[in-house]
Amino acid sequence: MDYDSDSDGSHISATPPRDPLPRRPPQPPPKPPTSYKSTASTKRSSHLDIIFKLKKPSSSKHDKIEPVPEPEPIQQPDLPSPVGNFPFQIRRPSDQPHPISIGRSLETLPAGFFSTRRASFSKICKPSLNFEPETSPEITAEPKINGSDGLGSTKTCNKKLPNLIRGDAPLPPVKLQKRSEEGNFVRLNFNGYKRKFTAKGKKMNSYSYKSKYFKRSKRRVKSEVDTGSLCDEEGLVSEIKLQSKAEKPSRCESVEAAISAVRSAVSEENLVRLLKAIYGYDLFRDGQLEAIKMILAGKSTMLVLPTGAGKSLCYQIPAVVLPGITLVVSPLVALMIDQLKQLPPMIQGGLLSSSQGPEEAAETLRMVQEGSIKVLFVSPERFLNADFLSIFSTPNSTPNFVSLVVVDEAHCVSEWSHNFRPSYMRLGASLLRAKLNVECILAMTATATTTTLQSIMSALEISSTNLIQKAQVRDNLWLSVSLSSNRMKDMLKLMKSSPFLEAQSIIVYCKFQSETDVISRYLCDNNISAKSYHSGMLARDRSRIQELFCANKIRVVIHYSLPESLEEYVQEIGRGGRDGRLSYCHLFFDDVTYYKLRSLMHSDGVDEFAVNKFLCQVFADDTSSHSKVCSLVKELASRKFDMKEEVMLTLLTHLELGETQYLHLLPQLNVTCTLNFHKTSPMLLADKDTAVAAILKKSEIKQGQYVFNIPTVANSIGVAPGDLSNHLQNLKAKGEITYELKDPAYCYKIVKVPSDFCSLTELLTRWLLDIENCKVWKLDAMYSSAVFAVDTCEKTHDCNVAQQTTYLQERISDYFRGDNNLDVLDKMGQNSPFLRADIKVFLQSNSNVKFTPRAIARIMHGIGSPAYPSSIWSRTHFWGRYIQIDFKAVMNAAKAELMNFVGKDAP
Ligand SMILES: Nc1ncnc2c1ncn2[C@@H]1O[C@H](COP(=O)(O)OP(=O)(O)OP(=O)(O)O)[C@@H](O)[C@H]1O
Repeated sequence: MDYDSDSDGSHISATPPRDPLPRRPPQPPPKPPTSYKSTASTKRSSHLDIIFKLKKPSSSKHDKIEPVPEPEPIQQPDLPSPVGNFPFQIRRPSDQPHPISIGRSLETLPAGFFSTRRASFSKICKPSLNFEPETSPEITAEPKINGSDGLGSTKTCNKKLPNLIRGDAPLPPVKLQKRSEEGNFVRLNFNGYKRKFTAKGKKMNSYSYKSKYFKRSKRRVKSEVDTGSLCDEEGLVSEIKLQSKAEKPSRCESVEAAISAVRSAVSEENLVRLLKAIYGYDLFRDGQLEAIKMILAGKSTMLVLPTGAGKSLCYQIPAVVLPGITLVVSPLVALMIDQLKQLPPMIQGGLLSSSQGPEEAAETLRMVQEGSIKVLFVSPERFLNADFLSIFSTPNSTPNFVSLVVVDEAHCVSEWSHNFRPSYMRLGASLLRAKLNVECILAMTATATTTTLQSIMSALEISSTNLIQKAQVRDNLWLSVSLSSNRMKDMLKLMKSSPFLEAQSIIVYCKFQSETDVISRYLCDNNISAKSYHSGMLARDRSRIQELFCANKIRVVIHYSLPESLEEYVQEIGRGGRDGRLSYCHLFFDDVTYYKLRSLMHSDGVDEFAVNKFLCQVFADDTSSHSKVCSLVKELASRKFDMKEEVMLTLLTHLELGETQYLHLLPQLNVTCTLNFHKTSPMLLADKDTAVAAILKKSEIKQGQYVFNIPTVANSIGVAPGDLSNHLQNLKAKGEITYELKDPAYCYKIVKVPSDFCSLTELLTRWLLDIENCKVWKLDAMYSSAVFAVDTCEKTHDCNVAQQTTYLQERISDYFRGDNNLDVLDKMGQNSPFLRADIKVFLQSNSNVKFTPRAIARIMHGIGSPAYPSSIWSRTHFWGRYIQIDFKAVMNAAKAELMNFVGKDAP
């Protein structure tokens, strides 16, 4: 391939020097996609968040971590309504179409409000701490939920715990809670600690870790107290104090008795009694009681509550009441671990994840089979595993039958959500019923538009009468927005002013990994202690920062970049104020970032041409025998079809779960095996071993090593790839061979070869295009909300944060309600006089490279793709040059120029 570079003539451009952003009036609002039929989409994989832990520059006495005495309940003054000016003045240049200026500031919080909560980040990061999940073989098992040994004695202190969040509550002022009332779930964990470790002498594996977590937590707290490295003096140290308090039995109730009462009558009174017994809470929050009652009545339920509103409790209570297992499906291992840790002590939990070793997984499964796990967290990918499913296809009399399936982050089921995951498509009600024999499904999310809700509920067969939906945003979050031409400076200014200055826990969301490092360095240079947190970091470092960041205590959320959708915005601000206390969320946005994101929304898109090539390859194998396993090496195929791996998986999943089943997807495997023989000669071994004989037949010999494809060899001897892998493992154990596996691949069996490739190609392409348009629309809706919030404020005399909060809350609620009248701006240019001429020059200077219109449009928009990576193509003069022109307009221009070009060159 001849790659473009500035030296090959591609610098000759028709374009004049780059200009600032085009001055265009707002375009009429585009309509969201209308043909929402089936379930699936592509997902952008590169969303990056950072967490900056911030500290005031001057080290005050509060920065020192010392053993802290048991906190006295401190009466927090009510927070005044922040109606003052922003600490900075941002005015949009007059030539821009949406004049913005918010010259207001947030009123200062009462002095000392945050002062007792200061922590030093450098201490948090002490290398002596190790918070990685680890195996603690000596840990004893906790009592079973309905055992007589522990439950009766499961006690909670009679403390009143906060119950602040009400979906229907009016706007702030929000009362601040007393310090002694926060972080309560951890206290409960500590209450449970002692009982759990003395209950039974059983060993537990590391992933069934209620007990393990407590042990770890206790060790952690101890070591942190020893080293003075607490994240939050108030938080953890007070937990230690509370532990000893809780050990003294006070007014407590037997959980077992409360469970029995609910089993005999699912009344509000009995459920509140159980709530109190397990969690110590006096009242259910909005939506909780309704959801729990519905589930206990055996009705599949759709639950939409804001982030941090207490959705977990809605499955935890049914889990203790229902006789069988509660299976919770979660999209991320980190989320599963987090939820497992947060289970109250009397609920025995476990998890199965791909990051576990086989022994750990086997141990968890053993516990599942004997019925000692009450809540099991699994990833949706687990549903590809036949062995896993077979465990649950048992009659309801066995201890491991499933009573309830919880689909957490249920928006991932829908391709019209901001975060669709193809593996979630597998969670259709029909499969859950057929394979798990389960009747009741609980789907939970914090962010779903009406369209998303419809697709979730139809996939999971949840009746429209069983929808429980509350406000999407908690009313303890104050929302503000500003347009900024220098975000770094403006953010610094914001952080150095009240109330941001006083907040010790601040999250700053960025869009790009590199941005997180640059900004954290900038803040550190300006005496604000900050750390970046992103997917490029070691998991160990990430989890350390995450644990210590103490999510419940976050008071400020700053968006340094525009989120891609209102769903993403709502999810991210939801990290703040999870303890119910007032938190501030400020969004900086700018047009340059908007254009960049707008381009990125097209990075998953594919064309008919690529879909057709993909289908031909998928069904290319000899299909005479449908029991054969086919494979598609992810990296190779991704480059070949210029398609992201996630998009290929989306297509494969659709081919399995769409209207017609064309294939059956199997778990992914490393399919290329490189093998060496050691003891016996290959020929001799082949005489006694049919697998070895097949390997010799199907291998290529490279530098004396046998290289073969696992499914090909397995097919040739009529065994499953997994069985062949086990056989190789045995030969290795005997010292006969050594081998290495590589090339992760999608594996599948063909069920039916499509009779009409063209119509199937067309159908799939149209579907993917709808998804692409939907993403673009979501970004435009987010951008427009920010612009309008600023405009609204500008038009209002003496604008304040409360007004922006109200505007954004209304806008968010209109968006999620699926209001068709939602005004959405489209700032994109539709043409440029130089576009065609530039494409022509580009094609001439890369005449020996094959392009599709989409590939050219991506380069002109500065987006890399598997076949045209940015590492190579960003060198071209045209890279990102037309970012302000609508992607489709660039594609159309590219198509026209390609036709000209090919026409001219055609013989
Ligand atoms: N009835 C209640 N009274 C007081 N606190 C509660 C109540 N229900 C839940 N909480 C607390 O609220 C906090 C948030 O709950 P939870 O983590 O379940 O929220 P969530 O809705 O699942 O959030 P997310 O969407 O981010 O996962 C927890 O600390 C939990 O203990």
